[in-house]
Amino acid sequence: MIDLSQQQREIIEAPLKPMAVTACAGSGKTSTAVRRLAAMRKRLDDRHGHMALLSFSNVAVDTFNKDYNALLQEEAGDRRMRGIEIATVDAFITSNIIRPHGHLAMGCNRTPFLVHGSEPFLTSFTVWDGKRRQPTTELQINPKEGVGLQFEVGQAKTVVDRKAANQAIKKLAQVGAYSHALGSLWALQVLRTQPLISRALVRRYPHILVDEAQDIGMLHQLILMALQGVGAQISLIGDVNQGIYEFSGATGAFLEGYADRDGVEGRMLETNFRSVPSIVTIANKLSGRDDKPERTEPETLSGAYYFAYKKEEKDNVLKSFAALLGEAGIAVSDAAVLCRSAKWADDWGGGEEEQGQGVLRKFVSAAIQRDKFGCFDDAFKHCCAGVVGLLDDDHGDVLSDLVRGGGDVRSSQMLRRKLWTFVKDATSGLPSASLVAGTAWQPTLLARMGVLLDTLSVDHGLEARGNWKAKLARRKIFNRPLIQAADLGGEDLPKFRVSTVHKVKGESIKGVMYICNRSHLDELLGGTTTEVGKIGYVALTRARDLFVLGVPATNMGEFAPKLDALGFKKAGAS
Ligand SMILES: Nc1ncnc2c1ncn2[C@@H]1O[C@H](COP(=O)(O)OP(=O)(O)OP(=O)(O)O)[C@@H](O)[C@H]1O
Repeated sequence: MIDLSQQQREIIEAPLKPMAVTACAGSGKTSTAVRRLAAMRKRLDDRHGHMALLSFSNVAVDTFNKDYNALLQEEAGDRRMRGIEIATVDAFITSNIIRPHGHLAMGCNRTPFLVHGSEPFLTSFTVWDGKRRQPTTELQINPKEGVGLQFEVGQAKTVVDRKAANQAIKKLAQVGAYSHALGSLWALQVLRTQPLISRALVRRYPHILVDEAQDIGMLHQLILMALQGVGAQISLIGDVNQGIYEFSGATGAFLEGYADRDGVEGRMLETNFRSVPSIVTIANKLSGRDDKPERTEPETLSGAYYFAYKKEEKDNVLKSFAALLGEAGIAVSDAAVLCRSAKWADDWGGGEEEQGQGVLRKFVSAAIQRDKFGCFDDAFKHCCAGVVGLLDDDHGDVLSDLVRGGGDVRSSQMLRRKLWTFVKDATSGLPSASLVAGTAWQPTLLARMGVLLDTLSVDHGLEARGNWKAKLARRKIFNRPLIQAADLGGEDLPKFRVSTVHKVKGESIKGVMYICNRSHLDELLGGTTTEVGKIGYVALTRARDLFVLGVPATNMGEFAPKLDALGFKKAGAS
C-alpha cells in the first residue's frame, strides 16, 4: 500500500465536481485516478449511476483494472464500489453509443460494425480526392475552427470536397460499416440529434474521468462536451508535455485550458515518484517545470548519460548499453531500447526485409509477430485480417467481430478459438517463420489454409472467395526464412526489448536507451514545444534509474556541450 502525497490525497478527496489535474511524469496518476474513482463512487448517492474512468490504451485500462481490483480487496464488502466502468475512450463510445444507437444516425438497419480497411468488400467504397479515388475508410476528420468538419485523405492530408466526402461516408454507413475516424463522427451525430439517448447516457454515467487527457482529439472533445451539455461532469487528468499524438489532432489544448472553464477546479501533481533526481532535473529543464523527485540517487551507477554510436555498428552499441546496465545492476530484461519510429525500432530489433504482398503479407506479419516477438495478440489480429481477406465479400463484418469478440457470441467464440489454435500451432497451423518462405513456408500455408477454410465453411457457413489461392500466390516471397536465425536466439548478443516511444507510454522502465538522429536530438534539446521534443521527453521520463542517449558519432561535437550543460554525463568518462 502506498503512502499518498498531500496533493494526491486532496485530489482523491475533493468534492464531486469537474476537475482538471495537470500532472508531471511519474506522478502516480494511475494510483490517484483509481482512488479518485473509488472515492467518487462512494459519494455518489444515485444507486444507478456509474463512474467511468476512461483512457486511451488497453494497457492503461488493464493497469487501472488491476489497481482497482487491488483496492476493492482492501475495501471488501462495499457494494457501492461495483458501479464503475473502466474502458478506453473508444470502447466506451463504441459500446454505449455507436453499437446500440449508431444505426439511428447512420441510416442502416443493423448493428454498426468497425472496418479495418482490408476487408475485400470495401473496394467499392471510395471517395474522389480531386485526382484519384481513395478508400472511404482512409478519410480523416479534422474539425477546424470557423470551417467546421474538414475531410482529409492520405499522407499529404489532401482536403476532400465536403459533398463528395459526405456521400461516400453515407454510402458506407448504409451498410452499417464505419472506420475508426468515422465512428467518432457518428457517435457525435447521435448525441447531437438524439436528446433522449444523451440524457439516458448521462443518467448512467453522471461522472466521467479521462486519464491521459492530453491525448483527447477534437472529435473526442466534442463528444465529451456534448455529454457535458446534458449534465455529465467531466474531469481530466494528464500531462501536456507527454502529448505525442499531435499528428492525429490531439494537441493537449483541451486539458491545458480546461481548468479555466467555469465550475472546473484545477489541481496539480508535482512529485515524480519514478525517476532518480538527476533524471528529474533534466526533465524539468526540458519541460520548464519544477517537479520534485521523491527518490534519492542509488549507490550504483544511475542518471542520464550519452554516448556516440554508428548505425553500422549496432551490435557494439547494444553491447555498450548492456555493459552500462551491468554497472547499474539492471537486468537486460528490465531495460528497453527506444526509437522514434516503427521503422527504426524494426531496424534496431533486427528488422527483416519485408516479404509478401496483400493478404499474404498479413500471414507473414502474423508469423513474424509470433516467432520473432512472441506477440500472440498481434499475430492473431494479422491472421484474422488475412483469413477475412480470403473470405467472400458477404463476410465483411467478421473481422470486427473476431477482433473485438462481438457478434453472435457463441459462434464467434468458437471461431475465435479455431483461429487461435491455427495461430498458436506452428506444426499444423500458421507455419513457422523460420521456414524458407518460397520453398516451404508459402506452400505449407497454402495447404493448411485449404483445410482451415473447409472447416470455416462447414462449421460457420463462412465461404472462401473463388480466387483465394491466387491471393496467397508467391508474390514478393523469397528463398530465405521470414526471420533470420539470429532472431531465434543463439547469438551472443543481449536480447533487448526494442520499441517505439509511443508503445511504452505510461510505463516505468529501469534502464532506457533512446537512439536519436540529429533532428530528434535537436528537438529533444529544444524542450517540449514540438511533438518530437515531447517524444524525447516521454523517452527520458520512462527511465527509473538509467537513461542513455544514443548520439550519432558524426554529431557528437555539436551536441556534447549542450548535453553536458543540461546535466547529461558522457558514458565512460570518469
Ligand atoms: N504516493 C506514492 N508514493 C510512492 N510511490 C508512488 C506514489 N504514487 C505513485 N507511486 C509510484 O510512482 C510510479 C509512477 O506512477 P505512475 O506510473 O502512475 O505515474 P504516471 O503519473 O502515470 O506517469 P507517466 O505519465 O509518466 O506515465 C509507480 O511506480 C507508482 O507505484
